[in-house]
Amino acid sequence: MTTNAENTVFEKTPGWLDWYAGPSRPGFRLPDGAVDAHCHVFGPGAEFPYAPERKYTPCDASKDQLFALRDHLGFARNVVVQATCHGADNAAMVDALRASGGLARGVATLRPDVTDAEVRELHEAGVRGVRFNFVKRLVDVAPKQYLLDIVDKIALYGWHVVIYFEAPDLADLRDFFLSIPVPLVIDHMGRPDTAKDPGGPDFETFLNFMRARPDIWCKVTCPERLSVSGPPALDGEQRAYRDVVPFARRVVEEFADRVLWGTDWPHPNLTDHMPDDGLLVDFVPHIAPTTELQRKLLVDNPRRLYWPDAD
Ligand SMILES: O=C(O)c1cc(C(=O)O)oc(=O)c1
Repeated sequence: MTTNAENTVFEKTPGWLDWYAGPSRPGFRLPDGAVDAHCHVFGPGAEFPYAPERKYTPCDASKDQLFALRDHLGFARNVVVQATCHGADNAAMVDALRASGGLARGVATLRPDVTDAEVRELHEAGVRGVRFNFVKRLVDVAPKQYLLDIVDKIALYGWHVVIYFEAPDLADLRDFFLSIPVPLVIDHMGRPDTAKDPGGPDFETFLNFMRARPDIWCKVTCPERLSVSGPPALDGEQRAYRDVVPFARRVVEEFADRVLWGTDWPHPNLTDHMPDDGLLVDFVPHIAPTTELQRKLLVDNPRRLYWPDAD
């Protein structure tokens, strides 16, 4: 439980799983300059209250705790994605970017009435993308024109749109996505049903979407969400989430220059188990088996998208 200055009390959603304290040190040594390209901060609620319209109330997960995890796992940088529990109030995410000394970039949630001055301020803080969410348990999905009006506000800044959707919704959303005139970044591999065949028609629909434009990127993240048969990344398990591997490998091998990886710490809304983030890092070489693929996934690609001017 946590309170802020107005004495608002935040009580976690019943059954909430807190992030894993004391993660192991990965056996896989991340390449120099590796980027955790999908992670979040939650609050702390007493300083950055959770949004009234949120669908869940998390445990706190502060920027300092995120940076400590970055250093422990061996990442150099972070991309902090606005979590839905903060709605369109980007203050906690921006505070993390500003405190990072240039080592974090961000993805914001915006409303169409955002002003140019506000977008410019976010850009200066390190925001490089806006997130559109189509997962109904997380948000009330916004109308398409509402989203296109946001694109008009950000296009000038060279930002991309991060899209979070579930596989069964892709058929309906595909044309809309392809009408968005800026690069697209897909969250969590478009959430395939990993009980199905990775060579079957459903995943082929996803791969065809990736093939439709050369500026569609994919985060091959969240095996802990996508896995049906595990085993979980706990207790030293080195072969975690085996059922997800063939899906992610197909994406990494075909689209080596436009895949990204991140921890998804602090892992909102998991209900089965909370993974050991050190063991999650050990998952990476299973989906990117060569040093070249690992360098692209963890260093070159996120650098090109988020730090194009860095040396
Ligand atoms: O699947 C989820 O529950 C989830 C939620 C959020 C968020 O609430 O922002 O972000 C994610 O990347 C994943």
